[in-house]
Amino acid sequence: MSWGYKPNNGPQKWVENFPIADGVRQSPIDIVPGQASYDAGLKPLNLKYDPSTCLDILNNGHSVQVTFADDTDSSRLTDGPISGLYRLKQFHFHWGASDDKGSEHTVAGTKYPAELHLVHWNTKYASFSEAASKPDGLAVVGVFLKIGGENPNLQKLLKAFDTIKSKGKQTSFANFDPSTLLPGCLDYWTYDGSLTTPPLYESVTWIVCKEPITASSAQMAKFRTLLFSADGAAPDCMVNNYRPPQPLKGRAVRASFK
Ligand SMILES: Cc1cc(=S)c(O)co1
Ligand SMILES: [Zn+2]
Repeated sequence: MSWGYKPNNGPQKWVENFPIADGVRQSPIDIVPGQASYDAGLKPLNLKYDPSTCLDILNNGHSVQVTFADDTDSSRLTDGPISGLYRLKQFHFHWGASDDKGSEHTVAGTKYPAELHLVHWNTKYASFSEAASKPDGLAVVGVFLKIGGENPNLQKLLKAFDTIKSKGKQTSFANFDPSTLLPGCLDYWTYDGSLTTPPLYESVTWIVCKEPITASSAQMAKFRTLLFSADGAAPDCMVNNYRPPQPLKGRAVRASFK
C-alpha cells in the first residue's frame, strides 16, 4: 500500500515508512503573523519564468503537476531569502473537498481552499533529484488560493484537466507562464522546512506569499474532478491532498515585510 491521504495511508501513517515525518524541520506549519520577525535583510523575490520551458501537465496520483525544462537557467528564482540561483522544476497544488480547507500552510489557524507550490532546485547541485535531499537543496514558493472571482490565468490549466483525469495521465502543455499565478504583492514569510509529501526530505527553504490569488468556487470544483485512482479502477476523487500543520520545534519564521 503506497502513501496517500486516506485514514489508512495518510499523513498520520507516513511516519511508519518515513520516520523523518517526526523530524525537526517538517512542513507545513501554521504561520502566526504576530510571531514572525521582520528581517530587513531579506531581499525581494526575484522570479523570472520563461513560458517556453513549460513541458507537460501530469496527474501523478497525488496532485496535478506542471513540469518545466530545467536544463538552463531561464526559469529561475534568485534573491529573497536564498543565495545562488534555483531553477523551476515543477508546480502543483494541494486542495480540499470543500472551500473551507485545502491549504497546507495556515495563517493564524486559517485554512485556504488551496495552495500552489512552485518547486525550485539549487543549481549548486547537478540536478533536482540530487538537490532534493540536501538541506539547502530546494526553495518552494507557496501561494494561497482564496474564493473570489474567476481567475482567467487558471482557466488554461483547468481546461487540460479533462485529459488527465486519472492517475498516470500526462499531456503536453506548452507556453504557460507561471508568473500569471503569482499575487501582485510578493511580500512573504520564510522558514526552513521540508517536502510536504513523502519522502518528506528536510531540504526546503519555504517562501510563503502573504497575498493570496483568487479562484472561483466553480474553478475549485474543477480541481475536485481529478482522480487519485487510475483508469479502470474505482473512481476516487482527488481531494484533501494536503498535510496538516506540523510542530514548529523552535524554528524562526521571518517576514520580508513590516
Ligand atoms: C518536490 C515536491 C514538493 C512538494 S511541496 C510536494 O508536495 C511534492 O513534491
Ligand atoms: Zn506541495
